[in-house]
Amino acid sequence: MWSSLKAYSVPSISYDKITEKEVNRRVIMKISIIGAGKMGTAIIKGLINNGQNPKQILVKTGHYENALNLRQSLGITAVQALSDLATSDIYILATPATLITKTLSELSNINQQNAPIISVAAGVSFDEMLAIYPNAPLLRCIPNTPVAINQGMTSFSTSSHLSDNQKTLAINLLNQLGHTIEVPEDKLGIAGTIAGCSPAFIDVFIEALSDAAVTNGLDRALSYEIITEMMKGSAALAAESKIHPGILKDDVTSPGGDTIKGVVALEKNNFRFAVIDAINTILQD
Ligand SMILES: NC(=O)C1=CN([C@@H]2O[C@H](COP(=O)(O)OP(=O)(O)OC[C@H]3O[C@@H](n4cnc5c(N)ncnc54)[C@H](OP(=O)(O)O)[C@@H]3O)[C@@H](O)[C@H]2O)C=CC1
Ligand SMILES: O=C(O)[C@@H]1CCC=N1
Repeated sequence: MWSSLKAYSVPSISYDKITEKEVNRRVIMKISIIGAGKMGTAIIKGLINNGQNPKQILVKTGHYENALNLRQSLGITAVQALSDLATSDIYILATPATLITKTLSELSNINQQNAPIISVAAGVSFDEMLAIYPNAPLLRCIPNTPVAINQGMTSFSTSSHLSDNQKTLAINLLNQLGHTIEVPEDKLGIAGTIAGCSPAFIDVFIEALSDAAVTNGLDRALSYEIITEMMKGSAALAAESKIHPGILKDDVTSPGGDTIKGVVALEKNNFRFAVIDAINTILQD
């Protein structure tokens, strides 16, 4: 049986007073996650994989039973009310974007330690959030679902109200989840879309390749193994060699061979434009 929130207490600290060294040393923190659906849960899993004590992850969801289910499966501490998160060391907002300003408004009343706040909500700007919670120590980021296995790609921007220590603390947390890159806020939309949304496109691609494999008689599970290993290797080759993707493609297309026929068929079907159009369509919203 997990202990109740009241029975469990982690000492908290003021981030305005501690030194950078202390921030860096403080691996175990009391982390509050507000909203734990697909993204919030992926973050929780990544933190636990990295050695974070699950009991020190406090989770508030829209429906309490969902937080209780996570307590059952992951061992986190489920809370019923936002006010239960008053002495947190860091906050992660992972509710639907439409609820972010309402949540921040409530948080402005309970953030006793002026702890840093990470918002993962796509499309909710610093200006919108600071209008609700002036001077909030905010970091905006767009992670992606591979954070669940610490192989995420998270782009982030920081507000001017985040002190150096608060920034270090927040970035240290994100770094536990995979690769991070700081971008100006006006680039967060496109950087976040490329990394945050594209896992779904990759999954559609995996599924389509697998359907083609099965159509041609390959076992489904075997096809997934082959495809995902091929993708890991192709991504690693591009990342490690930094060779232009056009050249890597040319290395595969033997003259008069099979691959170029497939590339031509993809071009005939507007593969490149389909991808560009997908991203542009998201950003036009
Ligand atoms: N999914 C992804 O890959 C990515 C998502 N994001 C961002 O993450 C955020 C969440 O997206 P996603 O996880 O996909 O959505 P989900 O619908 O899966 O999760 C939403 C979560 O918010 C909770 N919630 C709803 N109302 C409240 C409330 N009043 N207080 C606390 N929690 C509440 C829900 O709880 P309950 O179900 O119990 O109601 C649920 O846990 C969005 O802002 C999105 O932009 C960013 C990058 C990638
Ligand atoms: O689909 C969405 O809106 C969120 C943001 C990035 C990935 N998922």
